[in-house]
Amino acid sequence: MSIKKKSKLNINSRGGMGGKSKSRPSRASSSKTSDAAGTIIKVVIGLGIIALIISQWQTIGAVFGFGLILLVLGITVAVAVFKREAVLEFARKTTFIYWYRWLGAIVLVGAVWGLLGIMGTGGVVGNSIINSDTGFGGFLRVTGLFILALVLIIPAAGWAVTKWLFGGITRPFRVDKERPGAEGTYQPGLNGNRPPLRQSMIGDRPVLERKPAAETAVPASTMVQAEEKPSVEKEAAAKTDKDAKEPRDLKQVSQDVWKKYGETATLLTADGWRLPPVEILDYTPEIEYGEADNQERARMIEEALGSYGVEAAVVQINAGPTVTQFGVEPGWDRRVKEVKEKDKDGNPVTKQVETGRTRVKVDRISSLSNDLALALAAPSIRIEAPIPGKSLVGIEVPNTMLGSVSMRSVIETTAFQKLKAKAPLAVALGKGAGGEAVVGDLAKMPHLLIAGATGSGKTVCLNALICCLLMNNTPNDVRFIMVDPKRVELTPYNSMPHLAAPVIVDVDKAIGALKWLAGEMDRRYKQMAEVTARNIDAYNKKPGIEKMPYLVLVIDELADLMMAGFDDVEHLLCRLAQMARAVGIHLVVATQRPSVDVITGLIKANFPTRISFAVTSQVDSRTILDSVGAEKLLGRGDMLYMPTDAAKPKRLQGCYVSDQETERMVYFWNGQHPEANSPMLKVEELATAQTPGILGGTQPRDSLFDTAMQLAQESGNISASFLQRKLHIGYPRAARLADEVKEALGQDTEDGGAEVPADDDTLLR
Ligand SMILES: Nc1ncnc2c1ncn2[C@@H]1O[C@H](COP(=O)(O)OP(=O)(O)OP(=O)(O)O)[C@@H](O)[C@H]1O
Repeated sequence: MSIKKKSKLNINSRGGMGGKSKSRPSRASSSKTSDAAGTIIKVVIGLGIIALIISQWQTIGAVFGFGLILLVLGITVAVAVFKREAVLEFARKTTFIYWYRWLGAIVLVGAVWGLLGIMGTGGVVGNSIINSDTGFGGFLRVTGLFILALVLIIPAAGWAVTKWLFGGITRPFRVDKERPGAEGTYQPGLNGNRPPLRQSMIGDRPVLERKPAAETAVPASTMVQAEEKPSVEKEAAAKTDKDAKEPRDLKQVSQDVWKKYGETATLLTADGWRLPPVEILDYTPEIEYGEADNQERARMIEEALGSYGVEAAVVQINAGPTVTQFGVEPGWDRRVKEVKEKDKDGNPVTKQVETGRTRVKVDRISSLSNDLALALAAPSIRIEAPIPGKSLVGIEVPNTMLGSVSMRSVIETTAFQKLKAKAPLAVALGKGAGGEAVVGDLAKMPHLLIAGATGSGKTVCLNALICCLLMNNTPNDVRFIMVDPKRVELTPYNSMPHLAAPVIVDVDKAIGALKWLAGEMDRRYKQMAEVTARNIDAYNKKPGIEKMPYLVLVIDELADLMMAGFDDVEHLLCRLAQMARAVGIHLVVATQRPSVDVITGLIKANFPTRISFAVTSQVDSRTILDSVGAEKLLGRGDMLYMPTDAAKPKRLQGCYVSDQETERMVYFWNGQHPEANSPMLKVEELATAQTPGILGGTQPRDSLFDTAMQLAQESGNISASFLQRKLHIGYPRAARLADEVKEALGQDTEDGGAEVPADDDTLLR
């Protein structure tokens, strides 16, 4: 049954921007022949052109002269501009990205040849390199070529050696201005006179721990509070002029990152910031999967299904980074009856005649997931029945080698570039089961809930989202408020100009930040109402007003916040989630504990876009996605993404962003406009916002306040349990009301504040 159908097999394997279909082996041989013929034709044409150029060399030289070089350069630049993608692809596939090393090798050959020329054995070429001067002139030429080759082959070391050499020669004549502590010569940017990054400009923000100069980048995770160096140490440092042994600080590292990436950052924004170039992100080549392996697995799936009496054929293979999806077409359940006949020799034979057939039920395939996992020796298998938009059942089998998806590979796809052109909050999420890039617009999400067990990839996902926004937005476009109760995950961003406040590690301050955000939301609504703008985009387009940046709140562990103030946090999060989209406030909330006391019904209802990484149980998967499946994920960035408009979650391998990439990004932004680094929201504000506790300064009174006041006046006494009974409300609200009433009556709010609810089940109300 399957053999006939397998001829339809359509294999999508990863590459470039997504799954490109590859044809079946029968077609492959004919396409290989035509490919070879094409190559031969190209080679013949190329050789013909070269032969023509050589034969006409003198005429060409006479016509163009040295202008020929300009012509070739012009053509090369035009090809590079118009065929940028192809050139980049070619450069990546070959070692052409190291073109300077190849050039260095050619120069090195020239230098050695020149050396041979000095020794009289270099022939005509050697002689022409040294200009037939075997004396000092020839020696200088060869030395120059050697230095050039060194700089080209190992640029960093070559440059250091050259500097050291020339430094040695010029040192005796130099007036040493470079005292330690003096400003560097860092002048990137537009004006040419931008002040270098100074310690004081970072204000009260943490700066990087000092590290030896030998390291090119200092892990941002090792941030410590800025310390004033003891003056004795300063003097000692001043005495040594060996720059290489001096400790380096944020300024130095920022300069290095800027030198490497900043000067190539051509994208200049209207407000004078430069956006990071894509080269700031690492390029990781993707693993290619053996087709033969997948064909074998397809055969095993068909056999395993057949052995359980399920007729089905694998008609499509989509190879993704972590899993391969086998598209299975359900066969038929046939009804047969036995018919007795006589053969041509007159012997009775029994034949089976088909009397009717029905399609194999999808559930029969889904129920065999464990048996299929056994047959394929796979740790777990997820079955998507049906694949959205196709009449196939998807069987997702983990690859033997788990690949990872670099953020750069998603950012460079057309899908992301198109989205970025119209959506400033475009984010790269990862690659789907067929290797296709999956991207999203945070503004449309408009809030994102991320859950997953420990080590499943939540923080990496948060980092990827943040870095993606940092790639395309200046601090005037997007500001972040980051809450990191674990203190180590988001603190590397602490010195970023995009932060509205330093990373909040204290849960009480985090609640204060939520209150501040709610207030900011109201303020923004008022501002918009004044100019009759319906949303942030319309507002920012109005002439003559100060642009409003988007505000993104990132919470790394919601469970910690919920423990600190369940009612407040739930209420504030829901209020923000319901109303903040139009004013450009978006929430990205992650949690390790996908239980109903953290992801409550209300929170779930207000966060329509969700991502689930691997979780431990089906219950957790249901809590996050309202469906099972997340318990079968493989961890390390393997995720189910549930966008607002999809009925079912989609499986992706999330983008991976390394710590080094994050550091580079932070340093890149640190290297610009440090003077503009003025937080909109001060830590002190957050601290004071939470100190009054539940009755925070601007908190409106409870709607039952008047009733409670009346009850208090009637009964002459007020307590939380009394209000609970009378008003049929939960304990936290009753306690809050009691406090409000006591405060209004001028009583001490502490007495009776610790009352225990009369009845446990009232807590649930
Ligand atoms: N998209 C990814 N691609 C490849 N590897 C990943 C990816 N995401 C995470 N990992 C790997 O998984 C490890 C754990 O990831 P991460 O720290 O994000 O987990 P977590 O869910 O935040 O855990 P915790 O809740 O304990 O902090 C990472 O160090 C990394 O090696």
